[in-house]
Amino acid sequence: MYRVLISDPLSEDGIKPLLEASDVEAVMDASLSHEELLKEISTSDALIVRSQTQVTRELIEHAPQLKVIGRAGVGVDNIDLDAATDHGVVVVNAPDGNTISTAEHTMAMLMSLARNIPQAYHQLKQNRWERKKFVGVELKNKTLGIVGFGRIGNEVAQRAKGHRMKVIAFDPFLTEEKANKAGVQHGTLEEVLQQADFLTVHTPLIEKTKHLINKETIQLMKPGARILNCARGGIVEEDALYEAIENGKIAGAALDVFEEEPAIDHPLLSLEEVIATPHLGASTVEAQENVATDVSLDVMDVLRGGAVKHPVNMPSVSSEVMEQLAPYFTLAEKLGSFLSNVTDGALEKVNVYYSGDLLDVDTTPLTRISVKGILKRYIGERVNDVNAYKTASDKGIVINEQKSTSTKGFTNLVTIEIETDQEKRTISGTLLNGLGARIVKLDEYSIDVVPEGHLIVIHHKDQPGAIGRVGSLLAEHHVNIATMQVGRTNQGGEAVMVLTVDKAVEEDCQEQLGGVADIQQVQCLTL
Ligand SMILES: NC(=O)c1ccc[n+]([C@@H]2O[C@H](COP(=O)([O-])OP(=O)(O)OC[C@H]3O[C@@H](n4cnc5c(N)ncnc54)[C@H](O)[C@@H]3O)[C@@H](O)[C@H]2O)c1
Ligand SMILES: O=C(O)CC[C@@H](O)C(=O)O
Repeated sequence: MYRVLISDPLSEDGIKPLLEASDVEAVMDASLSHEELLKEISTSDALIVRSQTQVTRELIEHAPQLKVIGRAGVGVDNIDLDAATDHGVVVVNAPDGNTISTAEHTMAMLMSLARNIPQAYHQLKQNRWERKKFVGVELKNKTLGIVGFGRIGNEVAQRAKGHRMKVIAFDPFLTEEKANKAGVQHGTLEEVLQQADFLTVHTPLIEKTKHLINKETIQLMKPGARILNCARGGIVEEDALYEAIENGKIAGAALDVFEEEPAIDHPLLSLEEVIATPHLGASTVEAQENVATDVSLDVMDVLRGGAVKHPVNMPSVSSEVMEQLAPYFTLAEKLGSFLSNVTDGALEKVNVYYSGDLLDVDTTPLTRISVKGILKRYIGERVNDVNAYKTASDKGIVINEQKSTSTKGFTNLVTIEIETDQEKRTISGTLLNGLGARIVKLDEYSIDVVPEGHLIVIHHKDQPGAIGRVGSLLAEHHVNIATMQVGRTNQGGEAVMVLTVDKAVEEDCQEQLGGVADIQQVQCLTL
């Protein structure tokens, strides 16, 4: 049974898949104190939040069972992603479900800003019939500058065009061709700032976008321009905006988000030119239902070991690719684990080669799993698919992935090469049609070994009697041999024996094997 803690208010209709799942115990409480949250998270397998709960390193460190954090929405700036990755916790979000609601909210703010609707409404509610004071501007023929042309930016553009606005957009991923296709003008940040009558930001809040709209960039704008932020507080520097409105450079602003929320008694709210909503972009019945359903399904997929649709701290892989790769997962992990267990020295580099059926597939998830298999020898179960790459890079281990046309006669082949400060070792494996995973090569030796159970790898001289002596000694220790494979480079030269046995080999047995004539090295492992 998986325990899923939901610590922010979520649409109950939306999380139905979770509430109705027989393997899930859902705990919903949006009023937990910090201490209560620490207690609840300590026994939870999953946490689902919106934007209120601050998922800090402290919180993650109090959650030994935690496998996944789900964000019902887009922005993950309330989640410590590094801490989640360090602890192997998958973070998933629901990026699609609230796009339309937020784009529509931005349009509502744009029109309210142009026509002073909130201010006029407020006056009228005070029984004051003011008309002169609230003369607005038309949107038609005005230029809307969009910074951040992702899902929401694009939807806003399409709606603004419906109002016959001219749209100019800047986004590092926006090409001339994509802009043409979307029917907008492509500009640099400076051009967007210089041409906009209304400027709207739709970027995430990251280091590069923090205070992107500041005193200097506001200076580039037209006098009397207006600014909207329905993305994240902090993209527009609040002090600079306040000053620009006070000195008349900026005619008004519409804000749905603030650097610190809830924004109570905020200086910007004292300005008549500023209209605001309390982070309501995604607050529609439809959006809340969408994001709650999307995140519930992804969280359950992570818990049950399925493919994840919207991972934030892992690369996203399509379900078709996942389907193609899934049969190779065990092979990749076992090959990595086998090789690292027989390799001496401090790990420096891992090269993974794919060929045959794997030539044209995105094999990154397989490499990640191979690296997990390799690192398990050193850090045990703490390494998983999420933190494998980061753990390797934190330790200065270089990971390379390459495609190779050489199949060595197999329809598919995965080859892992490990370099340490002492040696370089290689292993190759394949999936045999209908027969499962096989190790087909260890260094220069061709073998045929099922990568599972208890294994003994013996390097020896290819001399008569060597195999018999190993068999007798194992029998003395009541170790039954299930399979035995011998590979050699040339008659009478170096050779390798790989045995699968029915129980783990004790240390004294391994030592005695090492002392047998013609035997050079004995390594025991369990996959
Ligand atoms: N107000 C709300 O309730 C609400 C609801 C949903 C989303 N959001 C926020 O809206 C924002 C946009 O969401 P989205 O779903 O469109 O995200 P998205 O990922 O689809 O789009 C963001 C775009 O910003 C661009 N970008 C990144 N850095 C940039 C930079 N320095 N300059 C220009 N562009 C840059 C990216 O390339 C991307 O195309 C996010 O911050 C999200 O958290 C707010
Ligand atoms: O949870 C919310 O209502 C806000 C969501 C929104 O800011 C987002 O980034 O998806």
